[in-house]
Amino acid sequence: MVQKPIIALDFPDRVYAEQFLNQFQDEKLFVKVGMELFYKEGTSFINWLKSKGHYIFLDLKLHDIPNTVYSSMKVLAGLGVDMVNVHAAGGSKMMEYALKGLEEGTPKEMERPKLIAVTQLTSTSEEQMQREQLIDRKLEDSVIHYAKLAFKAGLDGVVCSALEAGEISDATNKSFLKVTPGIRMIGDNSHDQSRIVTPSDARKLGSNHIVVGRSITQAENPMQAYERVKHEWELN
Ligand SMILES: O=C(O)c1cc(=O)[nH]c(=O)n1[C@@H]1O[C@H](COP(=O)(O)O)[C@@H](O)[C@H]1O
Repeated sequence: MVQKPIIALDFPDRVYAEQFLNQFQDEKLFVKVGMELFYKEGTSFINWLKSKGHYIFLDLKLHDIPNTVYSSMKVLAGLGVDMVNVHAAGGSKMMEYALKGLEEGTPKEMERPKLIAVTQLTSTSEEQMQREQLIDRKLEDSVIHYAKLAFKAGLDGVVCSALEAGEISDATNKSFLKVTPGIRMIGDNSHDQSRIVTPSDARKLGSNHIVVGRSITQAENPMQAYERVKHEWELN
C-alpha cells in the first residue's frame, strides 16, 4: 500500500474537508476519516473521496461484543476503503470476528481493507494507564501484548507509537503493519498526545505508516506543512 503520510481529516464537515483538500489539486493523498467527519457526512463523503482517487483509512475504532463488530465490519467492507480499525481491548474473539466480517463483506471485485487494532492510544501515558486501567506493567508490555493478540487473531497490523514499533516487529513479523499517530515536527504543540515522535524518528524506529493531523491541518500553510512531513518521512 502507498506509504505517503496519512492526513487525519479531523474537520467538522465536508465543506471544511473539501476546502482543505482543494489546496492539493489533483494529488492523490492517503487520508483518514475519523468519527467526527463520518458521523456528520457518512458514506457519501467516502464515495466522493474514492471518486477523487484518494486512499482511505476509515478510523472508527470499533469496540463492542464480537457479533456487533462482525456485522458492522461486514457493512464497512462494502465501502471500498483501504484500512479500518478496532480497539484490541475488545479482545481476541472480537478481533477474529471483525476480520471474518470484513472477509465476508468484501465484494469479489474489491480487495479486503487492511484491519488494524489500536493498542494503547498515543494519548495514553504509562502513569495514566496504570492508574486508570489498573495495569501494573510498563506501557510497552501492554502494547506488545495487544499486538501479539492482534497478530494471532490474523489482523494486518496495529496502531502504536513508533516507540514500540521495533519490539512489535520482533514479537510478530516484519510485514505486520505499525501505523503511528502522535507525529509532531520538532517544536510543534503536542496537544493531547503523550507518546509523540517526529516523522524521521518514526521511520527510523520502524513504523510503516504515519498519521498526521493538526500539524498539517491547523498549520498556517497546510501544503507546506504536508511537504515538510512527507520529505522527512521519505528521506529517512
Ligand atoms: O486510530 C487512530 O488513528 C489514532 C490512534 C491513536 O492511538 N492515536 C491517535 O491520535 N489516533 C488518531 O490520529 C489522529 C492524530 O491527530 P493529531 O494529534 O492532530 O496529529 C487523530 O485523528 C486520532 O484520532
